[in-house]
Amino acid sequence: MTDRELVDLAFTMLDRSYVPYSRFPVGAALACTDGTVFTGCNVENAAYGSTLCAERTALVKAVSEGHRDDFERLAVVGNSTDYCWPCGACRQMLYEFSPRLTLLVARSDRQYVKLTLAELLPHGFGPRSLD
Ligand SMILES: O=c1ccn([C@H]2C[C@H](O)[C@@H](CO)O2)c(=O)[nH]1
Ligand SMILES: [Zn+2]
Repeated sequence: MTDRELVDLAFTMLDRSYVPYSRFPVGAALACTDGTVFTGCNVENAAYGSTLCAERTALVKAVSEGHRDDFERLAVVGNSTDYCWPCGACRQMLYEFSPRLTLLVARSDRQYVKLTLAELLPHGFGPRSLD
């Protein structure tokens, strides 16, 4: 799947977002090196802090299906004019499994920027930090 296709797939997930509180849908699509793709959307909760972001939805789907060290690219998209930058919690959880992950971060006009997780989370705290 091309970068463009991964971003467009993430856009299809905006319709699945459950966002009665923020009205801010986010979509994600995580590609593994074997070509498997896991999608995600944000799922909010009346207890606001229990909300799950789109990126973490995709990540947890992948890990729970046996993927772990093979994440290649993650598309994150939103309906806003600014790029839909992953929040700190998502950056941290992605870093656990994939410090060298490539991200495709899009805005509502479907333009996207391509960058690495290391750029978004320099000097991250990960499993090796516990050695
Ligand atoms: O990295 C992020 C940041 C925010 N959101 C969601 C959470 C919430 O439902 C809405 C507004 O914060 O956007 C994500 O899905 N991913
Ligand atoms: Zn997040």
